[in-house]
Amino acid sequence: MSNTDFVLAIEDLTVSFDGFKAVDKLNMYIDKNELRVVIGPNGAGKTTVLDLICGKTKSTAGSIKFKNRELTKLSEHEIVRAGVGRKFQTPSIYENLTVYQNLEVSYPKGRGVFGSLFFKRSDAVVAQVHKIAKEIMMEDILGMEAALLSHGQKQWLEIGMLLMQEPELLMLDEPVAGMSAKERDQTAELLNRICQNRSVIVIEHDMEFVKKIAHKVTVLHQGKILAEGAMDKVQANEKVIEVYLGH
Ligand SMILES: Nc1ncnc2c1ncn2[C@@H]1O[C@H](COP(=O)(O)OP(=O)(O)OP(=O)(O)O)[C@@H](O)[C@H]1O
Repeated sequence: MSNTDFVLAIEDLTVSFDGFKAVDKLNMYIDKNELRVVIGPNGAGKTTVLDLICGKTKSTAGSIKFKNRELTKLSEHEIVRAGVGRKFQTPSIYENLTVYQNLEVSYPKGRGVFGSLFFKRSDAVVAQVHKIAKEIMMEDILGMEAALLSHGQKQWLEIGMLLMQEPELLMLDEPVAGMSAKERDQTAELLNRICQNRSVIVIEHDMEFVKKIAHKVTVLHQGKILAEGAMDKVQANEKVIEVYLGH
């Protein structure tokens, strides 16, 4: 398989903050429809890798190819338009809008909150809202104000808002932080569903959750890959136990 067959091919990626290499000559390859989980101790560089992919942080050296297109030269907006979605830890939903409206304003052709509330709803938008609402288990509460949702539902709504743009790569930073056990299980099912037609990268510390979702796990340590592969192999790796799992 050549590198051009991967959805995402990261090669020799390095970022240096005042001489400190937070990410150091990283190579990582993500397949189509793969759900990859990135784990590792605090400060390992996990969030920085996602920041580099989505263009929030600019690399010092190396390459990030998404469907063979170099991302390191693109702006954050261009990267979103290329098909890369990123969810941060704190949800950025519109609390005073309904679930429906939150999804509707996220439709790519919408023109921001105020413009989109008044635009003529095309059938395509309505269909897309219902399709995504079903996917995020919110079809029955489309009329509910987002402020009234549970913490877990707010996280799912934000995932739904990203799905409205049909990204081919979706990146999530600790999606189950603060969720109940039931919400964690439902989120695992949700992620297993959504990676059926896109690639997903998740940063996560909850190993029970990682086991339920990961196709492959990448362990980062000091900006480099310490281990990579199936969860059971990674869990049994002595170096991984020493720097991360044993703590
Ligand atoms: N913009 C920045 N300027 C300077 N240093 C930074 C910057 N961003 C990240 N770092 C440093 O890079 C290192 C990696 O941070 P990062 O947030 O990527 O780690 P992480 O693996 O996501 O950790 P955590 O699990 O705690 O979220 C840390 O030492 C951090 O202080």
